[in-house]
Amino acid sequence: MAGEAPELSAQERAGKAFPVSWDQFHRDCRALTWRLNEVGPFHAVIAITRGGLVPAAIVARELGVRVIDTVCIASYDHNKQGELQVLKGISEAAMKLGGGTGKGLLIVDDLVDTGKTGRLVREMLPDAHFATVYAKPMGRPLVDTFITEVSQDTWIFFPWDTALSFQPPLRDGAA
Ligand SMILES: O=P(O)(O)OC[C@H]1O[C@H](OP(=O)(O)OP(=O)(O)O)[C@H](O)[C@@H]1O
Ligand SMILES: Nc1nc2[nH]cnc2c(=O)[nH]1
Ligand SMILES: [Mg+2]
Repeated sequence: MAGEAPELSAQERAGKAFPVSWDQFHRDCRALTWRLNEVGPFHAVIAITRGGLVPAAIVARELGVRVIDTVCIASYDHNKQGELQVLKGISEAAMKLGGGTGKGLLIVDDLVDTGKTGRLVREMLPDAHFATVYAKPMGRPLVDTFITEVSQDTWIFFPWDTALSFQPPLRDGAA
């Protein structure tokens, strides 16, 4: 409607950008695994797709876990959070390994922000261990193990969502 301010996306509201390179992400996943190694062993890794797939692969490789399942959840459409939709639940085989409550299972995601996604998966597997690479304050209480906390007004840019691009020099007006 004319005169109405356009709704800001979660990314625009965040304000601060925190770009993460592949190298940095790999290092952070390895650091996460060092911590998880003290907590395990785990029967299986449950990746929250899609962002959890990359850290789940790295963590599973380091911990020697070969059973990996997914829980497929859609919430942010590009960068606006809508209703959570479970597109695929946890498999029967993984549920069995976790004794029905998730005991001995490791849930992995790239980050917690508001905590909505993590809360939903925790409800499915209340006894599982929940690990993320990054955590924002609102979602932090939901996570058992994480590596780096960033402020709530930060937007994390993952290497699979970004590409190298030219940046104009500061004196030419770049912010
Ligand atoms: O704590 P929350 O506020 O719920 O946000 C965290 C979730 O948001 C992102 O996923 P997204 O829904 O963007 O989907 P994707 O993993 O497929 O990119 C991220 O990977 C987490 O799963
Ligand atoms: N890429 C990305 N996705 C998100 N989903 C919720 N918060 C974030 C964030 O900071 N970065
Ligand atoms: Mg996700």
